[in-house]
Amino acid sequence: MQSSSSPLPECSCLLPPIGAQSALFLDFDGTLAELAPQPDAVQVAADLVPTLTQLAARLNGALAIVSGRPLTDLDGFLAPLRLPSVAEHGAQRRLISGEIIRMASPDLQAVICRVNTLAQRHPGLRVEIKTAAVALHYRHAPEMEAVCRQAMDEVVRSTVGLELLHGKYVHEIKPAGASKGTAIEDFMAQAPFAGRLPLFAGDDITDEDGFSAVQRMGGCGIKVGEGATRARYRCLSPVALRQWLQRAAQDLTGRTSP
Ligand SMILES: O=P(O)(O)OC[C@H]1O[C@H](O[C@H]2O[C@H](CO)[C@@H](O)[C@H](O)[C@H]2O)[C@H](O)[C@@H](O)[C@@H]1O
Repeated sequence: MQSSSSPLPECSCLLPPIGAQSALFLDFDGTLAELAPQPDAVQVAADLVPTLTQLAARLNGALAIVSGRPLTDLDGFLAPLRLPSVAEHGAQRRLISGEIIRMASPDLQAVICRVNTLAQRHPGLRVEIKTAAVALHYRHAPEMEAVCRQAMDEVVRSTVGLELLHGKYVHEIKPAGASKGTAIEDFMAQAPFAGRLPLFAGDDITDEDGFSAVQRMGGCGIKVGEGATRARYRCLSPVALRQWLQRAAQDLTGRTSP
């Protein structure tokens, strides 16, 4: 929880209701699924896909995943579901129709070369190359945080059209201007999201733009886990978040059943 010296207001641990007129935006890692030692070691809880399926139906499709992951990862973890999604921190957006809107992909060659060279020298580092972004993970070499940050910073400054993000034991390079907040705003301008009250749950600093966006639109941000946040609500863990989603799916189903 926040310390008393934090300038940010305390947020409530009582989660807001999910109603038939809500639009749900959900981050993946650390929010829907517990963090794992490696990106490909994430386990998806058995009840998650059935709950999301039921909720998406009850919200008339107004449920989207908002993630730093590539679309292929999200589809793999949530199979057979293929939800409207924000991928790679906003570099791609898949609409409910299945159409994918992609930001112009920057030239990542210099980035890839730099991070691969670093990772070859330090086996604790892990490089993740996506379609429009590159992540350098240092979870297993935390002492390398500053070295990784400096390398990523240098390459961003010498390449046009890139921006650096800092997540949980990861530095990521993505197209400049891509953000979860902007992507949520774009979804909220279109059916089936338009006119609904947006709720966004996320666990990381990279989700703060999304919290601000939904709260500007009269909705609520929900921070999962510890750490300072602009979100109005806090949920203690991914398990608690999944229980909140499951209860809402049951309540909405009861309300709409004949
Ligand atoms: O926006 P998200 O859905 O939260 O994705 C953010 C990044 O998540 C992944 O990395 C994080 O989760 C890994 C698995 O739990 C963990 O090992 C790593 O330390 C975390 O940083 C993913 O690998 C990245 O591509 C996402 O951008």
